Amino acid sequence: MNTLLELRNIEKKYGDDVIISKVSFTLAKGTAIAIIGHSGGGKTTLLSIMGLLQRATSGNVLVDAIDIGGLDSYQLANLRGQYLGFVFQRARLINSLTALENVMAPAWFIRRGDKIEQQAKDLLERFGLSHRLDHKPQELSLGQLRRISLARALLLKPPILLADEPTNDLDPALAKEVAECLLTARTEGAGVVIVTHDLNLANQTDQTFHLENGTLKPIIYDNAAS
Ligand SMILES: Nc1ncnc2c1ncn2[C@@H]1O[C@H](COP(=O)(O)OP(=O)(O)OP(=O)(O)O)[C@@H](O)[C@H]1O
Repeated sequence: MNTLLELRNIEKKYGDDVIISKVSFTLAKGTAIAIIGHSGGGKTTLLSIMGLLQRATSGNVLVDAIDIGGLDSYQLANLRGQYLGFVFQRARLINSLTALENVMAPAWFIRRGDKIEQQAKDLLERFGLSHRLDHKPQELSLGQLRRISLARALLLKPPILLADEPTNDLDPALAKEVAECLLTARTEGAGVVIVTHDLNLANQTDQTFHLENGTLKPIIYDNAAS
């Protein structure tokens, strides 16, 4: 089965406001896609539906061919843990834990050991944070929080990676490093969805979509030529 994630005719309303309208989409293993669109257009909403963080008003979401429609919140949480890694716009770290502990926290529920700790340290070093392992979130900058959030998402190598504006607040060198990490996950077989205003990053994905008036339209360009 090559499809990791499928949306069928997804609609999302907040009250009477239609934010997402009849969106269908598939994410295959080993592909990265970008979603661009104007601010307030519904990109984060769509990503949170893909990430099983909120339900659509109508339509179907399938993760690895499992229709989530009939699942309860416990089953949804299990599916999220098994399949999904997130890089949120706001890092959502645990304030009482250090940077290293935050990266390792999801692993505590699955497996423990020195290997995981070393891998977490390696990721933080790769993102230029080896001198901040013991710092708490309130002692870190936005860009640092973003990189910790990405390290946390990458540590367990989830099949599906969802990233919301992952290169915001980063200087060009770090933005490049973060982009490379996300795109390397693709070559390792993950499906990657990146919401971004960074057209340079979008251009490095396999397909860019424009979310406009609630619908997702593919942008036709030849990434191989760029
Ligand atoms: N829980 C909610 N209840 C009501 N309206 C909401 C809710 N969440 C988001 N919205 C509205 O839905 C619209 C889409 O929001 P969303 O955050 O998905 O947009 P976005 O494209 O990600 O924006 P940005 O690029 O600025 O992050 C906005 O008008 C927002 O105000």
